Amino acid sequence: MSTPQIVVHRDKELMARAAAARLITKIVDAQSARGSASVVLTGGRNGNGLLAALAAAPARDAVDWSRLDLWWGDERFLPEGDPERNATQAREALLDAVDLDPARVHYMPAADGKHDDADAAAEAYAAELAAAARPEDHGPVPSFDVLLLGVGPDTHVASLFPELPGVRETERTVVGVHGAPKPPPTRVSLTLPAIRAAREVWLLAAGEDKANAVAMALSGAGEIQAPAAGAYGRRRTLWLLDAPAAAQLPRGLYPPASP
Ligand SMILES: O=C1O[C@H](COP(=O)(O)O)[C@@H](O)[C@H](O)[C@H]1O
Repeated sequence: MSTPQIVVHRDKELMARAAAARLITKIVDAQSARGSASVVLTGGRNGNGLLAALAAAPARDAVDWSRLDLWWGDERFLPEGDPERNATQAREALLDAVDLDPARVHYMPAADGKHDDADAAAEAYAAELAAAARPEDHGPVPSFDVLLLGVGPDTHVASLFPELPGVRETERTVVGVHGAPKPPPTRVSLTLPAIRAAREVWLLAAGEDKANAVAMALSGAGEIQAPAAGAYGRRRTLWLLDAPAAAQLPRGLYPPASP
């Protein structure tokens, strides 16, 4: 478990641009060290904001997109191409504009009849993760270089919501989620054990509606009540915030935002 490190930016636009720059560097470094890089994407406003900032960054050309593995932390269980699917939104924000290797883009299954329910979809995705894990990963999921998570106003991350069964899962790496309080109610999500297999976990939160969630998760709340509190990386856990989202954090927990 790594101790959370907090970085606060002036506003959400700057936060997105800074996170995109950070991600480009991380991918380039991983590709240079190991030949390829792996990133787990998140949905939501901040995740999509980061992807849009990455699409607009001139330095994006430093990435070899064909040597990047993309996975998802969660998905809304909807038909393929549905505008509310995290995958559809990620494609619009960035993925359709870069030369990815389709074999390395690991979409979570859609509600398309092939997987008749979210539990079957979760099992299929867990099998795909297990097939990609190597002996040096020492577990059933790859050691992702960076796993991105948007933090919801209720402290949910991926589709792990407070008190729902998904956040209590200790064995499976992917679960079907039913009755999510945020629409759509049926989803597929990585579990906390799968999230914690990542080398680095980056949590993104911007806006005053996230301030209470951020303060709760970083002030000792339990992961069942505040799932974001249980999301950490093996080497690094980075909270990337804007000033409004950091407003309720105890003073002294982080250096001031740059003006
Ligand atoms: O529904 C979801 O919400 C969270 C947070 O989204 P935000 O818009 O409040 O930032 C997101 O992380 C998750 O991937 C998504 O499915």
